[in-house]
Amino acid sequence: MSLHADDLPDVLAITPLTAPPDVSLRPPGSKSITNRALICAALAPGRSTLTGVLFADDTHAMLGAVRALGATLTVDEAAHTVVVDGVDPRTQTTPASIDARQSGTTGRFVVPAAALRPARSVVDGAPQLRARPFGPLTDALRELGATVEDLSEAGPGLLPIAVTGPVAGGKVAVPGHLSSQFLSGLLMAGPLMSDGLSVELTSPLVSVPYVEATTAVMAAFGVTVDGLHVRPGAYRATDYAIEPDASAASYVLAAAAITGGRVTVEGLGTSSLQGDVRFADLLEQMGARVERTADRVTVTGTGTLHGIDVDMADISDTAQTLAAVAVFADSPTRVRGIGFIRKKETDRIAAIVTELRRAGIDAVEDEDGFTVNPGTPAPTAFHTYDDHRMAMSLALLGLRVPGIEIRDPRCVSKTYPTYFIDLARL
Ligand SMILES: O=C(O)C1=C[C@@H](OP(=O)(O)O)[C@@H](O)[C@H](O)C1
Ligand SMILES: C=C(OP(=O)(O)O)C(=O)O
Repeated sequence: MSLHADDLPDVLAITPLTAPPDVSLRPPGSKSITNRALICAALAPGRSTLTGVLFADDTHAMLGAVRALGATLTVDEAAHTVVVDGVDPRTQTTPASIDARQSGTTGRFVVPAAALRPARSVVDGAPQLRARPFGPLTDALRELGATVEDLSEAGPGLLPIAVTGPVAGGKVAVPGHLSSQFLSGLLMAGPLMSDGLSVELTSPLVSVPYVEATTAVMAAFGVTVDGLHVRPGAYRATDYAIEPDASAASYVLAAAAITGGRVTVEGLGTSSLQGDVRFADLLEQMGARVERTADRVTVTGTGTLHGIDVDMADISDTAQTLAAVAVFADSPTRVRGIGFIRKKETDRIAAIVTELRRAGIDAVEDEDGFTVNPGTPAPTAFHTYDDHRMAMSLALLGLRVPGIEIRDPRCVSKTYPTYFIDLARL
């Protein structure tokens, strides 16, 4: 049986490891960096070659989106490469229709980019994305001079919307506590706004490292962000190598910690653009041994894990991974600062607590996070809520205990279609 997401059964049984793993692997390309590089390359007149590209549902959504915005793409999935012939969006007058599927980054990055075009673009997504907030972005774009039509019957600030530019730019106030993606999306469109862009945050920013990644990718394409200000300018087409996905790496590194094995992740280390590479720091605090170089991280499980109390607002995509590790610690783990993950693919706080409890683990929901009291998971078929990170995190329990099954495992296709292939390599 192939373990690629496309071929998975409705319920996947996880086989416990018979010996601790000792492997080295390179996770697929970063979703976050792929989708930033695709936007910047699409807005840069001329040819950019992107290597190390992730091909998954979220990046297929972005490939479709940048094509609709006028870029010409030559895609080589086997070589993990996309050649992008970008265009100045301000010269594009063809109406566009964009399906962001389930991808928050695609939706939140493409709406401001579409607002640069003197044309009407309709942006929609799957029901899951239709339920996630877009209001701060549509408010900001109206303030900056775009025409935004709310098309959702469920109310304003939700997909689908239609946006018509060109957006002039200027100063705008944006909340930071719901998602950093509004800010990242606006910043990437900023240099092509005639008045440039100055953003002021009206509430504390979550997921800060993602904004740093945004400015780093913009810099690679020739645009400088100064504070939260971008001067009018232009992107420069360039060749860009995308690093592996640090959120994806969290699962295999966690596997080493909980099984007493050793896993090395290649292509990610202290020089990574992604905040989620810091997940290894948490494993270290819990008792695992961690070695790092500029582009490699090795985690070795020591057989002992202690609970920790941690604010994960900067690296919330790894909160569910940590919950799985916490099950095997010798004291409780409290995760804080992540109330905003209730508006991700699902309410991730409720979902992880519900599923751990289904397995007999004493997990408790807090407003801004959760507490996991360690225990031995009972044989359980876990529900995954169409959330790739529920499937990938809960599968880790099955590496240690028998009888763990993952329902609807195909949801890993959102960011990591080869996840169960990599897990089997352990
Ligand atoms: O900018 C990005 O690439 C992302 C930002 C984060 O979202 P929020 O800023 O909404 O927390 C993260 O959860 C998401 O997977 C990717
Ligand atoms: C929240 C996620 O993705 P996005 O917001 O890009 O849909 C994720 O990948 O966990």
